[in-house]
Amino acid sequence: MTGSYPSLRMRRTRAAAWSRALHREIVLTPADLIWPLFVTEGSGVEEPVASLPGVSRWSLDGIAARAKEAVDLGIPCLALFPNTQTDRRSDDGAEALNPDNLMCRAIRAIRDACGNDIGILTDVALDPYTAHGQDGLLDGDGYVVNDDTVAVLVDQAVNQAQAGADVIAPSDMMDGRVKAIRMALEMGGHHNVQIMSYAAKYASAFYGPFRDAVGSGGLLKGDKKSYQMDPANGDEALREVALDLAEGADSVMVKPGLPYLDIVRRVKERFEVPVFAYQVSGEYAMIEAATAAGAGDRDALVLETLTAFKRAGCSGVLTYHAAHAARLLGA
Ligand SMILES: NCc1[nH]cc(CCC(=O)O)c1CC(=O)O
Ligand SMILES: [Mg+2]
Repeated sequence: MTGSYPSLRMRRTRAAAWSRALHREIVLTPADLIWPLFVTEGSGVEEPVASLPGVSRWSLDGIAARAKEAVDLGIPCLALFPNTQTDRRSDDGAEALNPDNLMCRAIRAIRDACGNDIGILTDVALDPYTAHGQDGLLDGDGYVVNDDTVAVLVDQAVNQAQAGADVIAPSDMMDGRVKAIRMALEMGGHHNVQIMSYAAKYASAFYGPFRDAVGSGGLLKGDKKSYQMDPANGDEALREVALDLAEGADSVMVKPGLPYLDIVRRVKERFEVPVFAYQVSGEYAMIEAATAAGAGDRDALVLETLTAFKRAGCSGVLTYHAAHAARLLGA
């Protein structure tokens, strides 16, 4: 009679809180979180992002304060995104290579405030610096060219590493950029600077609020479908991941998050490498909108979604709810 009702009752182990705790398969902790932060010029500046209620752009002093907060909360890593002033944007995104650009100054401000107590992940792509809002260089037809863009991304990555970045995260989806960046980092002596590649990044409708936050939304014409992946494709994600690993990625990312947990799981099972996911701006906004509409409970939605990422196979999650979640978990 073992193995079937009534000798086996699945509800038995769920009946008491102590038993649920004992049988829990995975446990979410603040160490599973990466906190994306938006940086802006000035001092003492906090600019709320309208489409991301609860998220602000911070000037360097605010960024340093957020970094200290993250250390206190047990969050191991920050991801930085600059809102580059319009007059510093250009068609070639040259500001990305400026050793004193907003990103590099933010890296140094965090290092001054926190030493090596926190990891600093920096996004590599040209969209926060281009006047057209695309992630790379355009040819005469408006096509984002691959190899010339990679050459610039390499210099951008080295610029970030020289400023003190710990993890280079190329989010551009150009072919071959991981290998080129890895080689340049080695040549520059940055042997321990990691690469977390946005390996399977989809052309998603969930990025809208992010583009507002970095100021590229209003500039962007057209879409990013000639380099970001078609949401219909899963096998292709595995090929992208295989290439980035072969090129030297230390870890890979799937983006967006919740609608793509099947990809996370397939990547984890196939490659057995550290996999991260980005719960992107539109996903954050959905949780906030549901909360505001009385259609859901923020705290429960945050913890359930983050737990689902970990269950799917993620080593960690980039989420705008990181500080809030860490507070809930620490309580
Ligand atoms: N290369 C830019 C980049 N890096 C991270 C995101 C999206 C993050 C989010 O929506 O939270 C984007 C937007 C895009 O590709 O248009
Ligand atoms: Mg690729």
